[in-house]
Amino acid sequence: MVAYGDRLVLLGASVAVEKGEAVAVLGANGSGKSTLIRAALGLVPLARGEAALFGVPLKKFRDWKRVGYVPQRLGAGSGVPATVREVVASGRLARRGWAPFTRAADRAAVSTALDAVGLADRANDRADTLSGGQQQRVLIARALAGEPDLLVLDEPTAGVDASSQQAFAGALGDFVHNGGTVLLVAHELGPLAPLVNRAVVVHLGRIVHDGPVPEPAGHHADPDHDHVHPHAPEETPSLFGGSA
Ligand SMILES: Nc1ncnc2c1ncn2[C@@H]1O[C@H](COP(=O)(O)OP(=O)(O)OP(=O)(O)O)[C@@H](O)[C@H]1O
Repeated sequence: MVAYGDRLVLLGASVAVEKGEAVAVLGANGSGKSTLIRAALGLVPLARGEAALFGVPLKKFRDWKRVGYVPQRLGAGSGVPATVREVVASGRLARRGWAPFTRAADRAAVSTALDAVGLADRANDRADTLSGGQQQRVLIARALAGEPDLLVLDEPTAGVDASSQQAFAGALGDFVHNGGTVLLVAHELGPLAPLVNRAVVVHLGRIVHDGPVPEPAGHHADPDHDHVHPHAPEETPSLFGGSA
């Protein structure tokens, strides 16, 4: 359960994501999708319930380099004139530990991430001169550069042009193909549809569907819809598991 002040926005929500899954959280505006993934990462407190990452309760979880998080959108004009490469390189910080300078492995991971999102040719440009869709790809590259096992993305394709969406879908497909796990919030899956193998639909703070990706007709968001699929019994610790 999650409340903002005295307003409940997530109740009775229980989700477990297994290794190798690509799970989309779908639902209408304000239904609680972002709140669900932010609660999963401990970014908003749970009023009741529990969350765990890689089988470790959130309160004890320390291995944040295993998690890449891409928030909804780049903060509007921070004024910091960082280049695309610098922003992406910041995704290596959790991996670097106390190493005082960038190692070859860091540089290689940054280059690979820039290639993956198709922005290698913009590496030395100021990030704030890129389009919204390109900036979204910079954030995704930053998360990829950290070589996480679990990638959590909040509406990664919102406001992103078609070619950026395709580039992003390709990068995410490679990530999943290489054994990565994805939990993402989306309004519409678009080019991401082929790589998503499970959908969790949130409506008014409750999970009303958990299973195959529903048809885009939107009827799952209907309050009368009770197409709820129970989870299969868990055999291994979930990468993310929680109920709130
Ligand atoms: N920090 C906050 N403080 C107060 N209320 C909040 C906060 N964040 C979200 N809310 C409210 O909680 C509800 C759920 O918001 P949330 O962002 O989880 O929805 P969402 O499904 O992700 O929506 P969208 O698709 O529009 O991003 C909304 O009514 C929203 O106004």
